[in-house]
Amino acid sequence: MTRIGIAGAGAFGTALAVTLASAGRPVTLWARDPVFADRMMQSRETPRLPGIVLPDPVTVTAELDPLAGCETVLLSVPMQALAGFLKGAAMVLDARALIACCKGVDMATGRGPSAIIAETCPRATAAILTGPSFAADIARGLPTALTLACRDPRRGAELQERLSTPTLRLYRSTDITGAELGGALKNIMAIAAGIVIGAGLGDSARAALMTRGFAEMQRFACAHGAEPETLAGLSGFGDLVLTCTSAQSRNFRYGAALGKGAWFDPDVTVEGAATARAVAAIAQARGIEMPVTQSVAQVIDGQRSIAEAVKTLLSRPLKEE
Ligand SMILES: NC(=O)C1=CN([C@@H]2O[C@H](COP(=O)(O)OP(=O)(O)OC[C@H]3O[C@@H](n4cnc5c(N)ncnc54)[C@H](O)[C@@H]3O)[C@@H](O)[C@H]2O)C=CC1
Ligand SMILES: O=C(CO)COP(=O)(O)O
Repeated sequence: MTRIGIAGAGAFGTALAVTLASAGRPVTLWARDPVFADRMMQSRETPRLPGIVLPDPVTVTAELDPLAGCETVLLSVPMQALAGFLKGAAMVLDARALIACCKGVDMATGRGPSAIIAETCPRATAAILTGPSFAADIARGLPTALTLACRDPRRGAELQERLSTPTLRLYRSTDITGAELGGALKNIMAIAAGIVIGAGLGDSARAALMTRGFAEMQRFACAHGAEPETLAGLSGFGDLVLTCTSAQSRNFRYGAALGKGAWFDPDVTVEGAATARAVAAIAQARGIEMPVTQSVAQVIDGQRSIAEAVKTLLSRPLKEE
């Protein structure tokens, strides 16, 4: 059985390791901190996923070399760390199938994961695994369906086969741009939905925001060459619904804290914050209308209060839907 590599032993990388190993695939899970990796290897546990036990086929290591023995490597480091990680690991990872599981847009370059893979590991096959999937659910063996996007349909079909498990049902797509932008943009909308709920604006306002946010996601993604059908699928609409409606989402919880004026732990991974800034800048430069994204970026950066942002959104010129 081909060994699968996973780079990034946070909540999601570990959850994927658990589900793949439970389905009988041997997994090498790379963590950047040797002490953490050693402790996880011995204890078979991680504080990121309380109550979950690592199955035997998972090997945890802080050495990059073992990943060279894996033809397929899932990348589950946070988006803003992806370029730096791949630059350092390119010698080991180039020419492999690299499947990005991170959701976002790189602030420094405005690029998504597939462009970063292409730049740092030019001989690799880039793919995206994305869709509605909380790490805790995946690790507990609860079922979900995800999108596996790869430009090469033959390689995509191979990866779909290799990474599907009895509880993870993967649908294939060749629209890598649509898949990665759906996952990136829905996090911005989840922050906005959290703000709406945290500020006490109500469920009707959240539904309206999700709908207009989805229109915004489609506008941005299609301007970048995505297919509208991809945005309407698991990687876009599916994940938008999940993260805008569940307090399991860190993006939603962060937004809710902003809405309430409450403190939020800065060590928690909230991908939508950096992505809102990156997307707002691109949208402005390219003249793409993104009022929700602009408002989220301004609220996060303290340039606008929530009351002002809501007033601005509601006082935009009346138009057709
Ligand atoms: N947690 C979830 O439910 C899901 C997460 N994702 C995505 O997976 C990605 C990772 O998220 P999580 O695992 O949840 O985050 P996490 O915060 O639980 O873990 C992030 C991991 O990356 C490591 N890391 C941080 N900076 C690094 C660097 N510079 N180099 C190497 N490793 C570094 C950390 O040590 C940590 O182990 C994010 O893009 C997220 O959107 C996708 C689907 C579900
Ligand atoms: O992307 C996710 C679920 O599909 C996880 O969302 P959060 O990063 O907001 O927790």
